[in-house]
Amino acid sequence: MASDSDSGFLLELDDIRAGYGRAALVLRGLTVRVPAGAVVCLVGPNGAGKSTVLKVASGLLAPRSGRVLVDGVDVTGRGPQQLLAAGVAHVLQGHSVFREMTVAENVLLGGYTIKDKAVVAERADFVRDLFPLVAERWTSLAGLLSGGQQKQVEFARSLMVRPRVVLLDEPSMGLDPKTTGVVFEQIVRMREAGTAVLLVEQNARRALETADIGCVLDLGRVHISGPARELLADPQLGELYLGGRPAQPPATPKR
Ligand SMILES: Nc1ncnc2c1ncn2[C@@H]1O[C@H](COP(=O)(O)OP(=O)(O)OP(=O)(O)O)[C@@H](O)[C@H]1O
Repeated sequence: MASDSDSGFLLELDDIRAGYGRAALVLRGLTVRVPAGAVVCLVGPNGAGKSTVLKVASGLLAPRSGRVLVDGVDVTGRGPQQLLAAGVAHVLQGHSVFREMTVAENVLLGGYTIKDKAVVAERADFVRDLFPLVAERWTSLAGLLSGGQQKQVEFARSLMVRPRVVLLDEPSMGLDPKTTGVVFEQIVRMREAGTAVLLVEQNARRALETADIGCVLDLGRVHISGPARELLADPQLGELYLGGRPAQPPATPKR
């Protein structure tokens, strides 16, 4: 694996065109860049292609054209296992814990490719430190945990392979506002532990409050990107995507 690329970006999706089968393209020349150790958030309307971006980044969907780079290494066309080995972990939308297994068994599954037992034990200690809830409920059946707690188990499992970047697809889906707050705190902890995050969220305002960089997707491209705080402060963006109010009445269209 090469060290950080000259561009300074850990993950780069460059001019990606991608879609499903014979249907029209979903991504039409999309470029997203994730710096090492940063949280980048994708927001945009339903069906804009946010989840599709994550599928391309983790190798679940091969792009028709464009390039995927990890640490400056071209990994375009590689599958999910190879992308995981390159340092890209994907936490899918919805809940993916095995309910009949314990928290420990669920988390340790994330390290099943690691042969060295000492490394597995060291990684398990690391994720238990990072997510105290996971340590507290280590021997509980995962199915007994709440939705937000199960999300933390999924985060912990994804970190077992020490990924460079974690792709999070709608981590707050189905969670109440308080639990959503806890999940976002855990995302901040992941960043503090040195893991970059590419985040897709319906809860755009909350996500931008956590992220370093925001990207607004529209019509299969990044429409606007920049420091998340600036996007949050943009009244037009607030009205369009963040459920806010315009700073001034909308202009009357010219005839
Ligand atoms: N497996 C699939 N097969 C065919 N079409 C798909 C598939 N997955 C997604 N699509 C289509 O691709 C488009 C983009 O979907 P995607 O899930 O990436 O959007 P999104 O921005 O994440 O939407 P949402 O916010 O509703 O989750 C949609 O028109 C969707 O119907």
